[in-house]
Amino acid sequence: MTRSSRTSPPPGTPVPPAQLGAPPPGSALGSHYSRCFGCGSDHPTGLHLAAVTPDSTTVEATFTVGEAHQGAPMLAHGGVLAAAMDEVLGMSVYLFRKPYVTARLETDYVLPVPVGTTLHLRAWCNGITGRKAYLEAEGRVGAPDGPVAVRAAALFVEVSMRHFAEHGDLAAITAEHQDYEVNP
Ligand SMILES: CCCCCCCC(=O)SCCNC(=O)CCNC(=O)[C@H](O)C(C)(C)COP(=O)(O)OP(=O)(O)OC[C@H]1O[C@@H](n2cnc3c(N)ncnc32)[C@H](O)[C@@H]1OP(=O)(O)O
Repeated sequence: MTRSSRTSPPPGTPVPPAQLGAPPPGSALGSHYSRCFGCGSDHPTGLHLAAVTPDSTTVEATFTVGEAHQGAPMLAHGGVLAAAMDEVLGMSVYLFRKPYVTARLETDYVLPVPVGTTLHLRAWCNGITGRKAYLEAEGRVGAPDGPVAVRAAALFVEVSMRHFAEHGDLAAITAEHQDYEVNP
């Protein structure tokens, strides 16, 4: 992965262990918001990503590229692929039991991805320091050990739930998340 310094953890940044309260190994991960474009089951044209965590710190998901995801004829749109990567990255940092938002997302497009391809996505954390989480993801064609089509590196920044209250619709999120307090 060609990563910039902004998505590379400073030397010595620790990789956090599984957190108390994280889903146990092998768990399916639910959607964080039912109308999320990436994972929401109620989003009419979303990606509907369903993920599992094999070890409470990383995330695996599959995404089958459909006709709605085209950029060039019968080829996946790069922005849609970036959205899929953003989603699994977000799911993986969410395992650390704090609210984070994407601050920077870098993507390498390695192979063209035809409509009908199933990408096997995997995301993991390379380190957390202060509010900054350094994450990486890859999407492989057809199988977990298939050729890499997409790679991503990201910086996520921890926010308080007030971020969502001030800028979005907090009530819609808290209706689905009794596990976060707005004013902890
Ligand atoms: C429970 C519900 C979960 C819902 C999950 C939903 C997730 C999403 O939808 S993400 C959507 C897309 N992302 C966004 O909308 C984020 C928009 N950006 C922002 O709100 C702000 O810029 C935000 C929060 C990232 C950072 O702002 P702020 O809190 O003021 O922190 P700020 O001091 O600027 O930055 C914190 C640190 O991150 C660094 N940083 C911030 N942005 C970047 C960036 N783009 N590149 C590199 N470094 C950055 C800063 O340099 C700073 O580093 P240091 O602490 O070493 O000085």
